[in-house]
Amino acid sequence: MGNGEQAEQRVIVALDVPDEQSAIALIDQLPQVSFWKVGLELFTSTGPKILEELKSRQKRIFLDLKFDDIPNTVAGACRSAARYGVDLLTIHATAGRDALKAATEAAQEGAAKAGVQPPKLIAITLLTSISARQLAFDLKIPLELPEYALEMALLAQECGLDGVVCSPQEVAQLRQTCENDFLLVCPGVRPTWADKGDQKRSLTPAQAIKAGADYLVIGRPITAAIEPELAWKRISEELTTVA
Ligand SMILES: O=c1ccn([C@@H]2O[C@H](COP(=O)(O)O)[C@@H](O)[C@H]2O)c(=O)[nH]1
Repeated sequence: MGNGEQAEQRVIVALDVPDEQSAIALIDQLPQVSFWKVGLELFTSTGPKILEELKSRQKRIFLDLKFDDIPNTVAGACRSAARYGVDLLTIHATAGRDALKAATEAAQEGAAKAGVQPPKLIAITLLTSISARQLAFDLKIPLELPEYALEMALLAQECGLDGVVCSPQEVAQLRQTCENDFLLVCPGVRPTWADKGDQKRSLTPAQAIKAGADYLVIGRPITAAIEPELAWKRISEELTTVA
């Protein structure tokens, strides 16, 4: 995974829609998209059925359920999720060292038991919707935001995870510090023509790739566009300038 791929294969489109019918309509409307993210909204609505739909179309899957619980519980969740044969799976780094280690082992066990490839387990460093001000004043974290994101990434690396989810604004620093094969997956990506919405720490697709992201996660700029195919095409064209 990562840098060897063509630029547009490094875009994961977030399928944040309320039901299976809307999801399938988007998947069929965007046949060029090879990697889809199923998150809390859609998975809570459809359960694993949507994963089967994506697999039947030979799509890669990022199952973004952002587990955050005690070690025994996240391990159980990762063991179960790994059986679906998804490509990427998320846990919050804030679950802590014991939970991250337990999750890593459990994901391997679940996949082995089901006879599928284990998912790459990646940790959320700090949600891209959180600003430096919110980190300090609401979450009461006494570190500068880039330092906090780096500490979370290093914790994930020490615990044997495959990578992290980070904002494009921190990806260059993480790329320099983390191992070369440590995956850096960036949501919060916004072309200049798209609304930022609730994303606080964004860069454009080209800037994020140049800064060292392996994958970009892009949802609403494509899925909520009046013409999703055109939005996808504009992003793909932007990325050919940096590939
Ligand atoms: O820190 C994070 C972690 C995950 N996400 C998810 O990525 C997409 C982004 O969607 P947009 O519509 O492009 O904002 C969404 O599914 C989030 O749950 C994130 O944004 N930030």
